[in-house]
Amino acid sequence: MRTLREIPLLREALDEFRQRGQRIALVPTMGNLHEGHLALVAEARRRGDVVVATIFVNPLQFGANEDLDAYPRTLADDQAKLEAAGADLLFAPETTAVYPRGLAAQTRVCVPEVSEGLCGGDRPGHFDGVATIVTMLFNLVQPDVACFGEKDYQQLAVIRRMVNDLHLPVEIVGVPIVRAEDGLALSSRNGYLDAAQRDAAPSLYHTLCTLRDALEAGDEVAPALDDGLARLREAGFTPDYLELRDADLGAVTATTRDAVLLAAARLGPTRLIDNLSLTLPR
Ligand SMILES: Nc1ncnc2c1ncn2[C@@H]1O[C@H](COP(=O)(O)OP(=O)(O)OP(=O)(O)O)[C@@H](O)[C@H]1O
Ligand SMILES: CC(C)(CO)[C@@H](O)C(=O)[O-]
Ligand code: BAL
Repeated sequence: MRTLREIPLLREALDEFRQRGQRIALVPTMGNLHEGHLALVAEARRRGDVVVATIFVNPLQFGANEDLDAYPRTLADDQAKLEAAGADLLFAPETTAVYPRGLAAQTRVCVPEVSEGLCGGDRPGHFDGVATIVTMLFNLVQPDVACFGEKDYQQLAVIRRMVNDLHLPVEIVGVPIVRAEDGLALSSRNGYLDAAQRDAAPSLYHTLCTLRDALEAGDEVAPALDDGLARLREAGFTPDYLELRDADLGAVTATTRDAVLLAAARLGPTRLIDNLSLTLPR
């Protein structure tokens, strides 16, 4: 696996793949790779002839008080994991290569409605930053297919809408959430948790499971969500949101069947997200 840090070198390498008629599958990440990322690489290998992974901690999607500086940067470990997982090329640019004019001057892509509320409510501008860098990566790599995790459910919805609205010629594939044995969704930010917080963290998933069972059994939504929030607080979380939406992130109505529970909650300074799909009864 080759690692490239410069855009011209990336373009050259991609030209070679294209001249050979190879189907390119893209896996965008921020690095500090775990089994969740490697599931994306495995799916990309099934979908394409060559897998291009990217590692870039994108400053445009971080708020002023967020963890941009603290975000774990583990390039050597990540390279070894990607190599073992069968990625063909890693693009890991410097910030100045991606944003040569700085962030203030950067053209932005914004995806209204689907970016609002949930994580977009707690992290203003976050999904503009995501949509912008993902558009840029699509333009640089011109992949046939790109894989994203369902853990970042709203992000996946934003990217699907953007691709649809802008007629971008890339197939978007969602990959199911990979969890630790105790149910905690794998996430780079889990590394911020101390031992006691790590013990408490699976309660986020278990709360979603309890709620899903209650809602699928026909419980009323508002009291069930209140109960879920109370469970999260009991487990030591400070919830940012706990919501039931339809599968496209619209409001749930009397006719909604395919729905999703989404939560973001903090354990100390660490913000965890998770979601669980369910079928509402008739
Ligand atoms: N547990 C997981 N299962 C499946 N996909 C995942 C999982 N964790 C992350 N991903 C996906 O990997 C891609 C890169 O995500 P990212 O590098 O931000 O990792 P992360 O572990 O989610 O980090 P963070 O803690 O910053 O949210 C995204 O498409 C994301 O949805
Ligand atoms: C898609 C992404 C790589 C864009 O920076 C990031 O938001 C992530 O890791 O999910
Ligand atoms: N995993 C989504 C990237 C972010 O939290 O900034």
